[in-house]
Amino acid sequence: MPTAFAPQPLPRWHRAVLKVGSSLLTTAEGSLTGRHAEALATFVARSRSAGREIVIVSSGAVAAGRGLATPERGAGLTGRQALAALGQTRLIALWQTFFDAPVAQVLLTHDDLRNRRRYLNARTTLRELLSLGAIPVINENDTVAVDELKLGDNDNLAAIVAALVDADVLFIASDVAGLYSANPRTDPFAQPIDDVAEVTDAHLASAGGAGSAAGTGGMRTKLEAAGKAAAAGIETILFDGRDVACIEGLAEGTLTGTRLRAPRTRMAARKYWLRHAPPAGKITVDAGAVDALRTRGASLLPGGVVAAEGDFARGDVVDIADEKAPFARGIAQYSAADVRRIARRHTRDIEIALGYSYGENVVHRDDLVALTS
Ligand SMILES: Nc1ncnc2c1ncn2[C@@H]1O[C@H](COP(=O)(O)OP(=O)(O)O)[C@@H](O)[C@H]1O
Ligand SMILES: N[C@@H](CCC(=O)OP(=O)(O)O)C(=O)O
Repeated sequence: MPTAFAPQPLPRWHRAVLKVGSSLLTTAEGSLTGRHAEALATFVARSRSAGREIVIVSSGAVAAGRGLATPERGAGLTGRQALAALGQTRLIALWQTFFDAPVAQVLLTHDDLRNRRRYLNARTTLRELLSLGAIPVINENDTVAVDELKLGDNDNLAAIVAALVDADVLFIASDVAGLYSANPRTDPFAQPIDDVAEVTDAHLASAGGAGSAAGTGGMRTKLEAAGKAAAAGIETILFDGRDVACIEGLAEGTLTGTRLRAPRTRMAARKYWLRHAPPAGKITVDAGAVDALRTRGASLLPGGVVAAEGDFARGDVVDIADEKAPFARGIAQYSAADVRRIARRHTRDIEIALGYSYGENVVHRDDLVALTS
């Protein structure tokens, strides 16, 4: 039997993504179970009571669907897509039983995350759901995703979502205590690895496939996910979602599992990226907006915009300038043409001016970096 993980302090966090694997939501017979979800939901509820925000990425739709269909159904891709549609409602209903707060279903495909407009829309909606106090429960939209477009495993989906919502940490709950030097199911000498400074090829080589019929990617996809999260400055925590004491420890700030660090902090990764992204245009703002952005860390609202130069699209990186020079850089929520139409207007007039609205911010403060101190 491999040796155990040593408890260590959990890094501080405010916003997290919690990925709950198929292995935890599926019985040995392959149907949906809430057996392990309850303790995880308690962790979510306790974290929320402490003022934190959590987005859940939950697998289990196909298994839930399997429990509803006859055994011979569900073979092949089309079968699995139908099972996912059948099971997804059960999955969401299961999560809702644990929470007083409303659960919001969000289904994403690879296309939604590759297409910048849809990526931004998903981000805006998730931010809105969090500010409404809802608990988003995300899954891949298996019903429409065909094989070549599938993310496939929810570990990678969770890492993309963590970057999308600007999480501080990605929690991956699975049926294993953490990362071992080899697959602990097959290697009795596998050693626990508590702390990983950076995911390397050697780690990837030691990671095996799924541990159960329900699981999809095994440890390999969890390490891939940790690498993606790290590139965005987000740490990943691997822990055993069946171990109630371990989950209670997390709520109290102690980790018994694996911490995979990010070489840069989230803000540093973001700032680095923004500072080095070529700007597609320039938004000039008035003195009030300069003050709000520089000293109060506020978002840029249309009222403070004087002019927009260039032909940037929604989602492009733009310079933000006072009357003399650029002093910040950020991601535009509106295209150049739209910014020109809403410049100097009150936030509530955006929809009147454009006929639609992507929210009150021209540039959200999370998407802003100062160019001078
Ligand atoms: N080096 C390793 N360390 C830990 N677990 C590993 C390793 N290599 C393979 N695994 C397997 O990965 C499994 C977890 O992945 P998976 O079955 O896909 O679960 P999930 O559905 O939670 O994503 C474990 O049960 C374990 O058997
Ligand atoms: N989207 C699929 C789950 C994909 C999957 O199995 O992921 P994983 O939890 O990584 O094993 C479902 O809901 O059944």
